Amino acid sequence: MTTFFPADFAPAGLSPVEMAKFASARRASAFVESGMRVGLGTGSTAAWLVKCLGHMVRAEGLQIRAVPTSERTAQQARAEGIEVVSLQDVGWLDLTIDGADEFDPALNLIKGGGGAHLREKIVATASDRMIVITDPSKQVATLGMFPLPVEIVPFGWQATRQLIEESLLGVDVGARKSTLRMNGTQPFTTDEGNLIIDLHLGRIGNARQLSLVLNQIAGVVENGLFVDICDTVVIGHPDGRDEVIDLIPDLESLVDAGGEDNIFKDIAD
Ligand SMILES: O=C(CO)[C@H](O)[C@H](O)COP(=O)(O)O
Repeated sequence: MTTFFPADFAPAGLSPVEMAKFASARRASAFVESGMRVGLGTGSTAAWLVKCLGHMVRAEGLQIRAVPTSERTAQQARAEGIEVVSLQDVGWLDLTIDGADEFDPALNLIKGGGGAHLREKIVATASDRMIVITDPSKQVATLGMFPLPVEIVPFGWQATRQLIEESLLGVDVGARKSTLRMNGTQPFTTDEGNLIIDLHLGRIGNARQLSLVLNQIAGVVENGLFVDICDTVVIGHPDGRDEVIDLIPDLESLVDAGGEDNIFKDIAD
């Protein structure tokens, strides 16, 4: 069923980038079906998705159980009338839809601009499918222009930061500057009570290697690289168009192309 979103759903005068975010969220909401357990991302694009799903709950009777990735999103989802549950309650998720700060041609991501990448990664990896919703500005050839967030525990954070900086000497990156994320005059703290070090790298030559190196450091909780986690990206455009980039093989078209034997051979192997 195609959802009808009333004209005032996205108010006139919306900026081109907000219009693009709405277009991606609207398209992604069509992947959500009644009965699903859905992970809800964090950020301004994810907020559009929560708004769309709230409309579908009220106008169409969509029934989902949602696991939010931040207190912010949980609050918005409840206000929209969406049933909010914990990951423990549902155990596993059918689908997670979230924003991103950058995505590359392999659909690897940088996330955590909103400081929620720890819960976002837990929720996305506990899902059958992760869909990223985005405007075109997040598409890059190589990750790294957006500062890479690394969540660290407050205890001994200066030593952890020093170890992070030293670890960067052994990996292929463009630059090696780090900053402690601030909220005004105070260090920014995550929903888990941790700090964030932003790494200004310019270019990340090997995202998988960097992610492993960072997560081996004592004091590091999680970094914002999502490698091989995202399955689908939905790009919204300011004129309301959308495009879907999908890594999940379309079984029907593979079968049409005579690939059925190979698919089932791979599964059997
Ligand atoms: O990773 C995130 C929060 O931790 C966000 O998804 C990311 O920062 C994109 O945000 P926005 O949709 O506001 O551009």
